[in-house]
Amino acid sequence: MAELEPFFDNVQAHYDLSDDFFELFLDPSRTYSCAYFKEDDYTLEQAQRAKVDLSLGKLGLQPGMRLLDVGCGWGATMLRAIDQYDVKVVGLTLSKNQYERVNQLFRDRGLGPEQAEVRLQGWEEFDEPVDRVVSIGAFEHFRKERYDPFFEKIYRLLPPDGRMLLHTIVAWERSDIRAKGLPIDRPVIEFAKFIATEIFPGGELPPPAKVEARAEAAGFTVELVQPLQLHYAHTLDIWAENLQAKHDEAVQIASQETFDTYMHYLTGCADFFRKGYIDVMQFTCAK
Ligand SMILES: C[S@@+](CC[C@H](N)C(=O)[O-])C[C@H]1O[C@@H](n2cnc3c(N)ncnc32)[C@H](O)[C@@H]1O
Repeated sequence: MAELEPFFDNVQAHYDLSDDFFELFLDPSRTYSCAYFKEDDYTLEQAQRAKVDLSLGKLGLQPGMRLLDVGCGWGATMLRAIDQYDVKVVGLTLSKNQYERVNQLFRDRGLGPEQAEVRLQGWEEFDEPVDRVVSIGAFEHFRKERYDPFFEKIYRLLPPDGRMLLHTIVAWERSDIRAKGLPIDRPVIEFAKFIATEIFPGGELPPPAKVEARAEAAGFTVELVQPLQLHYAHTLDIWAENLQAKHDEAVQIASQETFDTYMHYLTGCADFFRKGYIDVMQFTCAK
C-alpha cells in the first residue's frame, strides 16, 4: 500500500501560530492536552505532570526500552519518561516549531540521538520497532479513515508484550447526546463547525466505542478506559483565565482577532466538556 501523507498543513496551521502565544496560556512544560487534577488543589503545572505520570504509569516501562511518542508536542512526556524510567525516546510531531524546540531541549540536556530523538514526521512515515507507544492529544488529527492503518501499524511495530497508551478527546453519538437530554441546536452545531474549520482544520473526534472497536480489530486488548471529562473542563478554564490575563501581550504577539478566536475556542470547549457533549479518555491497549 502507498504510504499515507501526513496532514502537515492542517496541523501546522494550528501549532505553528507562535510558540510565544501558546506560552501565554499553557503551563511552563507547554503540555497542550487535558491535565489530571489528581488533588483538588493542584496547579495546572502539577496537574499536567500528574497526567504525564498517569499515562506513563500504564505502560510497564523498563530501563532501556524504546518509547515512541506519537504527537510529542513540546516534549514534556518524553523528558519525564527519560527522568523517571531511563528509557530511550523517539517523538513525532508535524509542527516545525515543536520540532525545533524539542531538539533544543534535548541539546540543552546533552541528550544524543541514541537516547532522545525528535522527528518532523507523521506516524504514517515511521516504521521502526519500538517497545512502548504513548500518544496524547494527537489522534484527534488522524481522521477516521486512518484509524485502521494507525492501529495496525502500531500493533506491528510493538513486541508481543507491547502496550500503547492512547489519550484522545471523544465525541458522543447524536443518540447518546439526546439520551442525556442535551440539545443539538444551531449554537451547538455552529461551535462544532467553528472548531473543525478555524481551530483544528481537518480534526475529527471519534465516539469512544469506535476507538475500542478499531484497536481491537487490529489485535489489541483494551484493558482500561479512563475518562477525564471534568479534568479537561478545568484545564480549559485555566487556559482561558491565563490568556485573558495576558490580553495585551496576546494582541501584540498575534492580533485582537486571534485573541477573540482563542477565547471563544477555550471557553466554548470547556462548556462542551462540562455539559457532556464530549469527553477525553485514556485507552490502555495491550498486544
Ligand atoms: C494537542 S498536541 C499534543 C502534544 C503533546 N502530546 C501534549 O500532550 O502536550 C498534538 C500533537 O500531535 C501531533 N500530530 C498530529 N498529527 C500527527 C501525525 N499524523 N503524526 C505524528 N504527530 C501528529 C502534532 O504535531 C502535535 O505535536
